[in-house]
Amino acid sequence: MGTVTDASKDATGIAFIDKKVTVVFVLGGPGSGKGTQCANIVEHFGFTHLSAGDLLRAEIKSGSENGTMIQNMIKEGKIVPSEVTIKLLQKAILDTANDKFLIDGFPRNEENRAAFENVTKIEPEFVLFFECSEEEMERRLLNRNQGRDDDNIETIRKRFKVFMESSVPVVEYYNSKGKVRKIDAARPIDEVFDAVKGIFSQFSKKAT
Ligand SMILES: Nc1ncnc2c1ncn2[C@@H]1O[C@H](COP(=O)(O)OP(=O)(O)O)[C@@H](O)[C@H]1O
Ligand SMILES: Nc1ccn([C@@H]2O[C@H](COP(=O)(O)OP(=O)(O)O)[C@@H](O)[C@H]2O)c(=O)n1
Repeated sequence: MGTVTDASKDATGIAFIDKKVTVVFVLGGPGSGKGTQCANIVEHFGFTHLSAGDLLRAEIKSGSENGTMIQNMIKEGKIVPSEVTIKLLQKAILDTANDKFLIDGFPRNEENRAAFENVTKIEPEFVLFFECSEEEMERRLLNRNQGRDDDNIETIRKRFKVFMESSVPVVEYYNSKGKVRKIDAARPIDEVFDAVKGIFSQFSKKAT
């Protein structure tokens, strides 16, 4: 549970969130099924899904001054500087009436993690971690068919390398704090969600 009480604006001009929020970080390699399972969690447990990658892609489309830089980083599978991504996440949290957030694909490196903690003072409730082999993730990404610039074999290999070198240490950091809930994500979508449901049982089911 994170509480951000300073309602004044920070250095980026984004106001801090003056409300208690519950945040779950959703991590896993590219194509491990984070977005797919986040949609299920939203439907069943009433969370708001914030995908760092989706927010960055929307920023490119919006014609922002950072658009070209973000586009180049994504094409190369590199991690966009934290200040850009955190600003987008802060704004999304602020603009949403909900108090329960899934933050998907973030933090992806130590810089993301430390900067988010410093700026927002939010500690995740836990980290949902999808474990999957590179062989399976590669197969899924090449079949994703969303027209993404980075779903080609050359960029996919770069993303796997960045994941192993930069993102796995973040998972290890949270693991040492007892915060990681690991899921076998190589199984079919329904079976993965059965395991996810067990982990989210502490949250009340959304009224239908
Ligand atoms: N458990 C699964 N088994 C098979 N295919 C899956 C599974 N989960 C997701 N997919 C498919 O794999 C692709 C990548 O999933 P996605 O949720 O976009 O991954 P991520 O957000 O981790 O990159 C999508 O086309 C999705 O439909
Ligand atoms: N915290 C983040 C998340 C994504 N990204 C960028 O966005 C790309 C796509 O991330 P994503 O989470 O949408 O997709 P997957 O790589 O998980 O399939 C990454 O390879 C990075 O280039 C980033 O820079 N910082």
